[in-house]
Amino acid sequence: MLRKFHSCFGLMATLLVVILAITGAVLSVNPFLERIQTQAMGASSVSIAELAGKLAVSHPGAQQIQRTASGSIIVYFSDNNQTGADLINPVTGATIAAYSASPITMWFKNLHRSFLLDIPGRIAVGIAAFMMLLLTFTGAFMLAKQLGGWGHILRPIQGSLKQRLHSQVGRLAVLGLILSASTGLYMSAATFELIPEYQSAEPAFPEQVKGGVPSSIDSLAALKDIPLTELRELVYPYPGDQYDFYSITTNQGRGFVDQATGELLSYQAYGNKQKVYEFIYMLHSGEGLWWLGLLLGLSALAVPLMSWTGIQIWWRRKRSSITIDNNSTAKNADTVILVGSESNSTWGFAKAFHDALNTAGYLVHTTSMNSFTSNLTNSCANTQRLFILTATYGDGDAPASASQFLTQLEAMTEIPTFPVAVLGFGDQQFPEFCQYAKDVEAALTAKSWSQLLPLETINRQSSQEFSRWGNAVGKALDIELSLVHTPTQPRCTTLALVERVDYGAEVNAPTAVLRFKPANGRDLEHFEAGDLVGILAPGSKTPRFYSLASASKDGVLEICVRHHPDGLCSSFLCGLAVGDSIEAFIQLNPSFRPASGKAPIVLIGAGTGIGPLVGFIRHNTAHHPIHLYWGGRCPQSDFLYEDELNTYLKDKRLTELNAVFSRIDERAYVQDKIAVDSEELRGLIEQGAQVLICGGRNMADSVMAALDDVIEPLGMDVQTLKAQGRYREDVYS
Ligand SMILES: Cc1cc2nc3c(=O)[nH]c(=O)nc-3n(C[C@H](O)[C@H](O)[C@H](O)COP(=O)(O)O)c2cc1C
Repeated sequence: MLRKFHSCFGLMATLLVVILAITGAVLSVNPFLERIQTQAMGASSVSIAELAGKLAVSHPGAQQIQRTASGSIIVYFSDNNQTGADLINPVTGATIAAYSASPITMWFKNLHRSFLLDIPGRIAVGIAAFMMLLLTFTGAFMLAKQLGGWGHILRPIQGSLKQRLHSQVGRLAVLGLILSASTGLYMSAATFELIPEYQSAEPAFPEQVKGGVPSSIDSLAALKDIPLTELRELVYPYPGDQYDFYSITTNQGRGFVDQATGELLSYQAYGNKQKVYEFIYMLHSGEGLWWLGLLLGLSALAVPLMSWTGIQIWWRRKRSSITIDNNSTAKNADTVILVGSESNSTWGFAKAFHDALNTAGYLVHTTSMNSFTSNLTNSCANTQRLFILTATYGDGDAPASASQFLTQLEAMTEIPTFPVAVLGFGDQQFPEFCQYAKDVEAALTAKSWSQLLPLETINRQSSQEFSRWGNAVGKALDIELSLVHTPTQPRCTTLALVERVDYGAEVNAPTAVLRFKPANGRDLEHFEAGDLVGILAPGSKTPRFYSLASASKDGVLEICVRHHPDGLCSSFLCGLAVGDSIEAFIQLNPSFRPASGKAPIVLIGAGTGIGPLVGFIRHNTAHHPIHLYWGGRCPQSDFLYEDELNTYLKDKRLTELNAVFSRIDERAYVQDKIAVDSEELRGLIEQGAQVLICGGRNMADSVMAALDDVIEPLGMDVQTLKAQGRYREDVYS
């Protein structure tokens, strides 16, 4: 719901909000520039009378003196019936330059205040400020939810590059945007007098002016009493009219000064409402608070970036949205499928399940988990079974379309008699694998809801695991149920092999490092080391995923492949000669990356697991401490990337290389080396190190056990590290 709202308002308001933000950012620089200018002139402690006295000599036709919030002094004058304005040095009273408001600044101001459209434009600006505020709040709530609550709002953000950019930039800019939008909204409301009487009354018009001979301005007592820093505006009396007076506006109020006696004829201090308005104006414009202006300007620059990434995220989601055909109503259906999904792939599985049940003669109603209501018993009068298919997001949390489910379930007092089966979709890379599905299962059990099948989980949208679950459902329903669903793969690109380096034939571990470039000569689409490439072997519809050892900025797509004699894809890849081509697509794997920051990184792998790890080291141009533990068979035969790793050691991209081998006299596996180095590793963990592991499942399990022993004296285990996002695996069986 929140996301729909956010996307909908975002799309509607993009243009207006982006114009407001860019013009706001441009204008925010002015107070800073003025500040530099006035700072250069030094501090002024003169009174208004003193400066006006100097101006009486240099500008005998002075009509008005203005002091801007940033401290610039402008004098408006008339000379031989010609009017002009000069910028004045407040300390010396000397003219700095002729003054005229910059037409570019004026244009930006008008665009910012009214989209150059007068009253209708001002209304649109008010609406845009409101939209901006709504978008900022809904975005912040969505992010808090995605990260597991407000307490975890500073956690590392996962997702695709665009999702991370959108959320990260939003997180940095949120306070600035809330301040800009809410103060802007207040000022719009004031413009349209929705805030009553925010401007204080004018001072009483002086009834009795003595009309004596005007005194020299530097002798007027009222002007002597007010420091120049308090001045906003001094308007001179009409020349030759002895009954006219000076009007003065200061930071505290407004008044009139007798030009003969120098007496303050009447004075009106600002009321609280005006003070509030002026304070809010200062917060919005940064005038008089240049540093805040710059911060707000920077936050505003986040808006175009977030609009661009937001539209792309929305479009990607829209493209992958799925329509369910023959969806029976909840009332008629004998089978209900509830779906919990964030980026729609679970809907694809639900559709396949829905269609298969329809074909088998069932009346099926498929809907989102949030549409489930606590009066389910009434709305599903004919329901005989319920299936819940749900993904997990954040740190084991509900996906968007299931966010209300557990609350609604909790509110149920009467539990239906039909049984339920839960199927969880997740990714074993995440510490809380399918945790939300597990929470749903636990909540159903706590409510004593009868079970049709025990909870099953699907890792990384595996078609095989889904099909196996289909067999189990078929058995429970006593029907033949064949579930075939391969999530739509992104469009493949043809890549040509440009280089291969072979290792390991002598130790029965034939392995090749393969480097590809697009066959059409174009640039590679964006990816980073640690992302995955899906490769379709000829004749196969099921992709095999390999971890990428390069980033697209390297200009090649590099993988490290071990040849398994029975492996269709590895045989195909290891049989390629330079010039041969493959069909491949990129799947992002944003959770498997070294964290930003200065904490050390411990990379652990064996065999081809070196691939992404070597990619991380290659891009460590900032020279963060990286310690590599890697296991092979024999240094003479399968020491993958040996030359590169030695180069990285020399140029400090790699801090320490621990390579161990299992087919030599001092045979060892990585877990053995970890045990030997336990003291050093403990120290690294104490410094906040992140551990990234890549390779086979058995190696990863042994490493986990060894690390548990290493960090036990710290009162920690690997689960603690996982929960802190400091232990990440990219593991294959
Ligand atoms: C930002 C993010 C966080 C995720 N968190 C988890 C998690 O904590 N546990 C898990 O098992 N899977 C997690 N996943 C994996 C998704 O549950 C999995 O890819 C699922 O198939 C996505 O389904 P959907 O496309 O229907 O949303 C996460 C994925 C992303 C992008």
